[in-house]
Amino acid sequence: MTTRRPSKLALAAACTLGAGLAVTALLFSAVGRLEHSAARLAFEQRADQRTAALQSGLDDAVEVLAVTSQLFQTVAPVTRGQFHDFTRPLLARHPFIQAFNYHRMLAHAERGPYEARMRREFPGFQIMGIEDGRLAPAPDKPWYNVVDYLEPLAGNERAFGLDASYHPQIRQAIESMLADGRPAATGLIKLAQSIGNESGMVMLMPVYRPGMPTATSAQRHAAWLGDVATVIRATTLVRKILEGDGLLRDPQLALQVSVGAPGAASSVVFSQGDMAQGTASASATAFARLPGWLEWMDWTHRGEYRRGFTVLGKNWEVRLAALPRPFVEQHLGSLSTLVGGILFSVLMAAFVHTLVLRSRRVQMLVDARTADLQRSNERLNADVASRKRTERALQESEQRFRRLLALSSDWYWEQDVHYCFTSITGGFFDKGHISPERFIGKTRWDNAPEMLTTRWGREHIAKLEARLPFSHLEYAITGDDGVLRWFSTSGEPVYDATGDFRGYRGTGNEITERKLSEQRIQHIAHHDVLTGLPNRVLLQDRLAQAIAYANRSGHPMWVLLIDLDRFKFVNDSLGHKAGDILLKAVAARLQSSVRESDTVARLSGDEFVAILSEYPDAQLSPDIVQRVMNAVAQPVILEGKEFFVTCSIGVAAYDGTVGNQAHHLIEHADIAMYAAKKQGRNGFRFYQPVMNEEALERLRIEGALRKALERGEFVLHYQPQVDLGDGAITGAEALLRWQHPELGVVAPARFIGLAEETGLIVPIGVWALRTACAQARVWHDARVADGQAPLRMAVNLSARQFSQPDLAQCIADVLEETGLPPACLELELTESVFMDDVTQAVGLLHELKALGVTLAIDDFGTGYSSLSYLRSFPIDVLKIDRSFVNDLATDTDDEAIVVSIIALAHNLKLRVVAEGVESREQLEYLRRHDCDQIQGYYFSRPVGPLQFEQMLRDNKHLGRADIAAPARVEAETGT
Ligand SMILES: Nc1nc2c(ncn2[C@@H]2O[C@H](COP(=O)(O)O[C@H]3[C@@H](O)[C@H](n4cnc5c(=O)[nH]c(N)nc54)O[C@@H]3COP(=O)(O)O)[C@@H](O)[C@H]2O)c(=O)[nH]1
Repeated sequence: MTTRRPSKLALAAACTLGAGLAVTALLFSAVGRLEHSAARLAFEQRADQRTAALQSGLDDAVEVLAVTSQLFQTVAPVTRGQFHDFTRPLLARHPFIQAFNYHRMLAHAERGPYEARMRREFPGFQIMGIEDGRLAPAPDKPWYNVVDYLEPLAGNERAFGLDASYHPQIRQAIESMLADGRPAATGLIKLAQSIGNESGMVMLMPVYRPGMPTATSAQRHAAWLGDVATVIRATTLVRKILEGDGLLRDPQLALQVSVGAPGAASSVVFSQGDMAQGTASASATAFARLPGWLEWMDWTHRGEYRRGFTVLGKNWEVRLAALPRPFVEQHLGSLSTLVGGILFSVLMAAFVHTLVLRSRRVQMLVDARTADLQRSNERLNADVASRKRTERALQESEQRFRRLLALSSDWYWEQDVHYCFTSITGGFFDKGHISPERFIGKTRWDNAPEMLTTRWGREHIAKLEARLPFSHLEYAITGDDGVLRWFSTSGEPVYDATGDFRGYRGTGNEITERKLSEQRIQHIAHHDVLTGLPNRVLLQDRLAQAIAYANRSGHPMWVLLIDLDRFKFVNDSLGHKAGDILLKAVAARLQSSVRESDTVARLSGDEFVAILSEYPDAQLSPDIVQRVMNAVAQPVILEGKEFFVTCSIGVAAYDGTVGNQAHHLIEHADIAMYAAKKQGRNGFRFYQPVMNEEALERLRIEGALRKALERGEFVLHYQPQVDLGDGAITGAEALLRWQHPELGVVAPARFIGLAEETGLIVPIGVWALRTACAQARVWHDARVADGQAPLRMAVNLSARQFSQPDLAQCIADVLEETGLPPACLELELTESVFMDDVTQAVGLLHELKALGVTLAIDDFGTGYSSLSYLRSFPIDVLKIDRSFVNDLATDTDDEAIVVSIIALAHNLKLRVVAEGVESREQLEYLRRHDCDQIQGYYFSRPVGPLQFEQMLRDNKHLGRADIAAPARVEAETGT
């Protein structure tokens, strides 16, 4: 905090003021002295000027007199006219000359003649004299000095004919003139021609008789004829002289010119100004008595001047007195110096004072700043100490960081503004097997050029350009040892103190192990474990890519859905291992049958999908599909035996029209594949929209199927099973019928498969089981009451039902619910239900068997029949598939199969039921080969419960011919 000090006049300012005033005083004194000297000098100059002018003017007058005298010396006698002509220009040139005279010296004796002579020219002329101031005829005298020639006459008339010697001073001048031979003059005298008070003086020069000696006074007296006189008006003379030289008007001067006795009033010729004022005030000033060196202090600068000179023996005196002048005007310089000096001194003092104050303020500021600086310095020292501590901590931290870096798998890197590496520490080069020259001074993409072309690479570079931090950027580089390694790096932009971008820095580590694991996981996630083909997930991705390519290129693209025919048979009969070998072999063949750029994926089980794209150099054609089929159809060695497998292929073609059914391609291929299967397997079909109609119909059926149960649209028909021993009905197979309100009666073949796929078969199957058991209980009770043998009710169990965990419990519940003796229930299972997990299947079969029911293998021989497991299954019945029965008597193979199955069953103590018996021949063949029972249209189609009841009531039997020996049969037939 600064304190204000009272503002006193600073010592320096006081000194400045004092010095300034002192200098001012000196200057003032000097200038005053100069002024004084200048004034005195000017005054003296002016006095000298005037004196010189007067003296010169008087000398001129004398000179004129001399010139006039010279006329008389050279022209003798001079006539009046000559005199007139000679003096006229002189008068004009010297206006102070009152008159030029020629005084003729006359002896008294000559008076008379002279006057007479003159009267002839000037009537009444007589020599005049002045008596008591008046003109009067001159009294008689020994001689006369008569004014004979007078120029100009006008104004001087009174002097014409005057005896000039009447005036004592003129007489004295004549005497002097003749005495010493030089011109002479009078003092101031009253001139005869003067009208006022103006005095004049007369200058005289003698005129001698030519040829006479004039060396001595006597000689001059003897030769004297007269004299030339110049009558001068003294006052006019002085005024004209001064006027002519411009010296007359000077208000600062008082002037007095006198001739003769100095100081006498009568001798004053000219006076101007108040002479007394000048001299009186000079003696009245305070400085009047000052010593010479202090005269300058006489501010009035008044002075008096006297000069004297002599003309024609007469003493002239010029007196001048300086009149008082305005003080300021007289002392302008010194006063200016004084005022200026004082002002300057004051200003300088003020300036110095200001400087001193400013300097004090500056000093105070400097003090304050110094104090601030000291405080800042202390803080700075504290900061420096703190910073040193921080630096030490930083160094320790960095050392720890470096030790950690050395210990850890990470490294630290820095890049310049061009993203070129400037340093990489922490073992990157060792771990990556990369020489420093490859990285230092290079960008990351110099070593991983794919960054410039890939999306992730370009995005990373864009991030750098935007000065954004990045994390976990993963890229691969092949080391100097040829091994590809993966690295992960994170970084952030670096800025300097001014905020300028300086580059990037960050850390990195090697992630090859993790990356390989990820790749393995990724591969597993996207590939089928068994075949190594892309799985359903990757298939979707590849399909999207292929569609995008087709959209871009406009080229068509095909999706093939490949389903192996009878694969389940292989799997079931030869086991999973063989099935796996087959699937792997098929996968390899499929892959080798298409181009490398095409995709082959495993969709599920025995279903594969191939995506074939068309390229400009390779068009798609059905030959490719055939090639795929041929590849699959090649024999496979399974358990040492050649095995042939075929496939059915559905093809969905995409024409490259954007969005055109692209997302339905697999669906369409599936539909087409179904169509191919339907056509009889081992073939391919291209998807047609009409197939879609069929599929739609399936969808419609599915929808209706879901509601059929609750709407009570299902009914059961019953087909009798007849014993070939006695021809009696021993059982019935419950067969489901769907009475659709619009579609009419829908056969199971149209909806059982769909119900299986949708899972609806489970509730439907339970309903069928319960209904069949309830019906069987009714018939059972009636037959028991009638003393007849109990009737077996065969009910179909689908694979889906068989996989229900509560199947046994469900059946037990139904039996309990309906009250049907378990022995009256026969469950028909197809071989396929055992195939997925035989062990589990065996367990479940035992569970079911434990309920007391009988178990039958339906459709035996159609597919996966494996005789090996029959022994372990707790089954009771084998049902020969009707496809074998159908060709009996025409197909020796089927005959052999049927015989084998009957033999096998009997061998295993199993009952054999042949289904689909439509003819007597078939029946005969079966009976002949000891088939136990038959089921088929030959005896009865599946019928409603009422019709079946009627058959029971009618005790319908096979004819005796059907059960008797052929001979007997023929005989019976004939009856
Ligand atoms: N899980 C269930 N499956 C059932 C149920 N009801 C029937 N089905 C299965 O549906 C398939 C077709 O049955 P369906 O159309 O009823 O055909 C049966 C008979 O009508 C037919 N048959 C019988 N005798 C002959 C004959 O002489 N000629 C001939 N062309 N067909 C004949 O055979 C079918 C019975 O076969 P099977 O079951 O193998 O004994 C069929 O597979 C049924 O299993 C049900 O409720 N649940």
